[in-house]
Amino acid sequence: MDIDFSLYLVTGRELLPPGKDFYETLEQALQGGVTVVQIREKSLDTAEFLEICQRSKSICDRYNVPLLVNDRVDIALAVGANGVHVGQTDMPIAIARKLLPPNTVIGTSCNNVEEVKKALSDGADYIGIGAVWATKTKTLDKPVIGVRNVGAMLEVLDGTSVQAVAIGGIKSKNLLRTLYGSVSRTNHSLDGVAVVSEIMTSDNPKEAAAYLRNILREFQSGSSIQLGLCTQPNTHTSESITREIVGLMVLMKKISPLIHQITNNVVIAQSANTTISIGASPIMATSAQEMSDLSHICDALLVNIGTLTQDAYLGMLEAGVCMNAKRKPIVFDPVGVGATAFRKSAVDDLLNTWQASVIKGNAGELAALSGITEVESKGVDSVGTGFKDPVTFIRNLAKRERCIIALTGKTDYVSDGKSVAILKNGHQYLGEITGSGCITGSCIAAYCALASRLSESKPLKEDKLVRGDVFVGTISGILLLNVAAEIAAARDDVRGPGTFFPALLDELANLTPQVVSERVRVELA
Ligand SMILES: Cc1ncc(COP(=O)(O)OP(=O)(O)O)c(N)n1
Ligand SMILES: Cc1ncsc1CCOP(=O)(O)O
Repeated sequence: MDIDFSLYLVTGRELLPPGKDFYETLEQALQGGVTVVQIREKSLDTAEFLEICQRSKSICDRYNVPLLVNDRVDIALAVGANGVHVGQTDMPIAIARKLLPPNTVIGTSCNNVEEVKKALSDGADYIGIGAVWATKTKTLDKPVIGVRNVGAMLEVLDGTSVQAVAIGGIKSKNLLRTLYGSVSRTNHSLDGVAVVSEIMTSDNPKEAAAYLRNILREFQSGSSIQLGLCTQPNTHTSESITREIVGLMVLMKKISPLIHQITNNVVIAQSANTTISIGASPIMATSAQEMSDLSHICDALLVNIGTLTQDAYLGMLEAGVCMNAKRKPIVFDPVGVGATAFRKSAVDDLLNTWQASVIKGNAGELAALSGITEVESKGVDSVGTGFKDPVTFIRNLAKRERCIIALTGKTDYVSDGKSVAILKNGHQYLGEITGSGCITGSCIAAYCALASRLSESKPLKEDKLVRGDVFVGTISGILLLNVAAEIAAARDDVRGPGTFFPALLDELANLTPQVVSERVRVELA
């Protein structure tokens, strides 16, 4: 039997709001667009479980929606269920298959790649990948997978007809992140998501289900390359990008977006000053307690892990979640991610918790982030000449991380997963002062914030993770800083890196659209 796994309701009667009837909730959830139901009861007598399944089956039949039973093959048989879901320690798939009529769908739970391989060889029809996020609905005996680790599990299913849903902590607020963040390097995406509490606890299950279903539809209707960004892949030319940069530039000082920066303590003052020079306003704050308030007033967030502490890490986690909820841009700078295990695991956790809009880094940082050894790092610096094929590298990384990737260096590369902009402005002095990468992050955040503010009057489709064209925002931030660097370095009063930085701030503040359009060197690949 073919099942549409898009929105899989796994029941949990214990979660119903006081006074709410289970069958009423089930029916309303079906009206809202649930596509498959699993009856899950962990502490009921057989007779009661059987009765619930019988009544639920007749309701699901009226909506033509398949019903599966959790764990109990005997009850599935008794009610003529469309399938069963068995966990790792339940009845083996092969035995369930023998007992159940042909065409009965059998699903199993998987927590890691090995379990997916086993599910395949055991003949599962679908797998439930979980728990992807933390959940209060079930006491977990295995680690939370994290959205960025789902892709490797999906990849095992390439070329098979086995379907996959994610389960565990899936809510409307993280559904898009779950869908985009879990797509494999081979472009294998989830067939759906299984939810318990988001629907079962709702006073209006129809609305809760419809909201989730709408997001799923938007995601499923998009082309496989769509990253959930408001960019227009492959429509740019060098000229159009230059025009867009200049168009943004003239509005920057007028709008002066507020940029929340959680950055490292080497560059706090430099970053704040650079933000002011480029025409935006900085606010530097790290305490988790402030993040919700800040997300209301700030237009973008910069997260830079250069001198990471446990407290700052907690602030970063919270800040990102708040900004994602408002679909405001997050620029992430994983400074020195390859240098220590603490940074590596913090970066994994941050990117598994919220969706970055832009990740910027040097070659060594982006190589460490993607788990490859082609380029190495020395502390926070990249070693050697960089990637052999940077264009392909960042295009693939953008697809995997579902965001803009900016690879900085002598030449800078920016990709939205399809287009790659190659930026050739800059000056060697930028490499001779500390924190030039960090201030680039501030400039990117400022221009993404501006792009986001300018799009506020336009409707935003549910499948978009962030407001505004952050591809053009990223390119603008990098190019304007680099053009200002060229002008500053050429000044008579600049005799080396020490006199360069103040001159850079001046030139950044004094840039004119005309100079920028004359100097910008951007190509597209
Ligand atoms: C769709 C889906 N995926 C995973 C599970 C978890 O099943 P299991 O591991 O058997 O744990 P329990 O549900 O029995 O607690 C599921 N039920 N559905
Ligand atoms: C049954 C199950 N298996 C893994 S997580 C989970 C519970 C998911 O519930 P919720 O959607 O409320 O987080």
